[in-house]
Amino acid sequence: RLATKRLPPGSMGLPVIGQSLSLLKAMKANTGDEWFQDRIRKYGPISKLSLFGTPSIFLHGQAANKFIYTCDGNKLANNQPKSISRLMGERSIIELSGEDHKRIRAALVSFLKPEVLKQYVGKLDEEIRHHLDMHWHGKQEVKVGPLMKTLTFNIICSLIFGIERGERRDLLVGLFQELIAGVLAIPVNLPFTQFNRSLQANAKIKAIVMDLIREKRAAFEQQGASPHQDLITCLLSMRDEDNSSVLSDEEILDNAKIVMIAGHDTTSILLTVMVRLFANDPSVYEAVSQVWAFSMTQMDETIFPNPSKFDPKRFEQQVPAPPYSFVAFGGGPRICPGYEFVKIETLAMVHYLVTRFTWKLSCKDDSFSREPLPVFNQGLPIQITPKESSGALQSRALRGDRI
Ligand code: HEM
Repeated sequence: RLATKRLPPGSMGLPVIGQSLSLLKAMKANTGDEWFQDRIRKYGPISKLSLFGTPSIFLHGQAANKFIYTCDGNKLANNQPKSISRLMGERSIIELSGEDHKRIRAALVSFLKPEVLKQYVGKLDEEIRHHLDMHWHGKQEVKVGPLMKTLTFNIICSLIFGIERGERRDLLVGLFQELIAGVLAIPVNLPFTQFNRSLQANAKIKAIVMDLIREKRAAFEQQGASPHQDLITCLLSMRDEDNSSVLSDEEILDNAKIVMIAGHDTTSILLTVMVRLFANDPSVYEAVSQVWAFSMTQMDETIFPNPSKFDPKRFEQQVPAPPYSFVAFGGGPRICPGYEFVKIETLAMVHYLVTRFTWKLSCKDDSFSREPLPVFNQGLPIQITPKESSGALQSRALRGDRI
């Protein structure tokens, strides 16, 4: 009873179900924000509830964010449901804490930091141009949501796994979709359940990636391939003081998978939302295309070789958000390590879009539901018109050539 007295206000709802169904319903209808606001009105910024069979505490606000992101790992630790570890692997960064988390994180950041990412701008650029040639040029209407997903999957596939376009990449797209579907599925492993299909997909992904690790190791050790070719080669080339591998093969597998998942769905949504914003607010499109057309912009001069074409100042002069109020990328020791990568990928794609096309929405419904990531209800179809004259010229600018 003493323990109960110290708990914050709030109801635990029905046994097992708790508030899960009500929250999932609100997210599906994209009224999740209202759902949380209602809670805050009813119980204040800290309340108890039960989600997905687990007693939970809901925290809201800047102070709460600060508490979570600066809290000692012994007091507050990441704790994924068992079903997630079965799908994502027990050695993935999201499962680990303490020294193991630090070691894996340092390995991933060594690949995702700006000085290293600049080596991949060429690959990224090539993927984007290929994607536009295949799916945008020559079309009058395109569905932005699914296309952005294809693009970001292909980019991350090439960077993480170093897999060229072709059969193996196509196979992985389907397998990863099946794997991701299992994350929110009821974790019952019977022949007809989604969870079972996701586990099967996971086993196939494991076989493909383990083959890939063997191939990459042979290429690196016997044929002198560069350790910077892709994330897998980079991770397996890492050695500690006594020359043993920093990461086991299982750790390389689990973390390549997690980066693959964390790295493509999120960015595809960001890009889709940006296209919708530009269509709904022509002044934003106008401002952005002016920046790209005449001064060129880029955030980080370590990434692009010719910074004179980019004007970061106009972005930097904005008043920064107060600490722990903007947490789209999390914070503290687990802050998203893909942040720099997202910036480059988004800037590159938006650059091509605004220099090659104008567009308007061709659907009445441009809303999305959350599953839990946003999914546009109609896929966000848009009508596109090419800007013939400027495309080729502007494209060269991204690769650093002088116009
Ligand atoms: C718009 C795009 C993205 C958003 C909004 C986003 C957001 C986030 C958030 C909120 C977290 C959790 C932080 C926490 O637990 O406190 C996270 C973690 C993570 N993200 Fe991202 N992310 C994005 C893109 C990416 C990309 C492109 C990559 C990789 C290339 C990536 C890799 C990761 C990894 C590996 C973690 C786990 C970090 C850890 O546990 O230490 N993310 N991200």
